[in-house]
Amino acid sequence: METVLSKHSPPLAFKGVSKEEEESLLGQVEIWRYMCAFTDSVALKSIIELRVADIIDRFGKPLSLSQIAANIEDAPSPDVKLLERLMRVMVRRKIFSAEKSESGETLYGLTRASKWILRDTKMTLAPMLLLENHPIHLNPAHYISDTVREGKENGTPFLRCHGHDQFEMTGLDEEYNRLFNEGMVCTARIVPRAVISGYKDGFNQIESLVDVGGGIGGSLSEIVRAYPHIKAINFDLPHVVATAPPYDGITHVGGDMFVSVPNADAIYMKWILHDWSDEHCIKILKNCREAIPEKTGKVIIVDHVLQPEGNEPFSDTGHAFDMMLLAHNSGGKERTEENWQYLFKETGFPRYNIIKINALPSIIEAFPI
Ligand SMILES: Nc1ncnc2c1ncn2[C@@H]1O[C@H](CSCC[C@H]([NH3+])C(=O)O)[C@@H](O)[C@H]1O
Repeated sequence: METVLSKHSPPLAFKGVSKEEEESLLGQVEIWRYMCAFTDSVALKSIIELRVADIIDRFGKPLSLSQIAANIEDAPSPDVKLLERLMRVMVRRKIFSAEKSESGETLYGLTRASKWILRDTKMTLAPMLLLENHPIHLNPAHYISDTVREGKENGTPFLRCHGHDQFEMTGLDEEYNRLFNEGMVCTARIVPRAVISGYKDGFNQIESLVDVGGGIGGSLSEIVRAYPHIKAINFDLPHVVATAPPYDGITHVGGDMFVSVPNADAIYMKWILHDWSDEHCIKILKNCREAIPEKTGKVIIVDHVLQPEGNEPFSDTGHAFDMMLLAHNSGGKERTEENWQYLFKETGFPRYNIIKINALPSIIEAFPI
């Protein structure tokens, strides 16, 4: 009798092969899957550029291909056949739903995933996806093996690829700077919400807070909105704060965290230390320790705590971030708890807490006593 496959059946085993051959074939399947993994990412990028999710969202109901195509901006003669193939793979990945209308036409609707790639909304990952797929951001990955062979002393993959470090590049290429900052701003909206709800009393006692490497102030603006009593400083490189919009309760300060950071009751650092080597982090953390009160101060780090065997919802993404850092930064890496302990021991933070929140990174509080 023929086996009937439901949507949830495990993949078909191979017919007429020995256990050994099956093992080998399954290995082949795995390599094909990883080899082609980039196609999902670029398909998503195209869907975001075409604003397909926004079009469906605007109509508030599932749409046919021709309705979607007719609403794509700057597309006088859209190729509906190509769009259909893109949508087919996106439906397979559950980025969109597909159902048949009474007339037999396929109608595409939003899913829980497509809501995160809307562009006309604040809670979106679309800018981050556009950044991750930009050639300036992506191409350094092709220099990883050279760097493994020759060592980072001869240049990071990013430097080998572009002739400049990443944060020099944001100063040199206006579009990359914009994409980078927009990518950070979008996660700066998503992550602080999880920080605020998962770190309930963490900000209560704080009168003044500096966001070190705060970009253009997105994270801090969310925190200050939830805790308006806080006097906040957004601290970043001068060319970054120069493009920051004004926010009530926030002063933008340009400077270099390797030289010094402004004084405050507490320091907030989201996705900073993972950009840097242990030596660099030690410098930053020492400057942070000098900037906060010895008895009551704390540093609130929002970063990954990598679990090599972790099987939590965001575990895999933590490892993917580690690969991106490997390509982009001279010493940037995601850190295990043991790696964090080492940094705190070297910089005079004898006590720390790891607080898991409903987000990709965790909160790591470090105290000077
Ligand atoms: N030497 C430096 N001093 C201050 N900020 C820096 C320095 N080098 C890099 N940065 C900033 O570090 C930030 C890292 S990206 C993280 C931005 C932000 N905390 C967020 O999570 O959204 C960028 O905004 C850089 O401009």
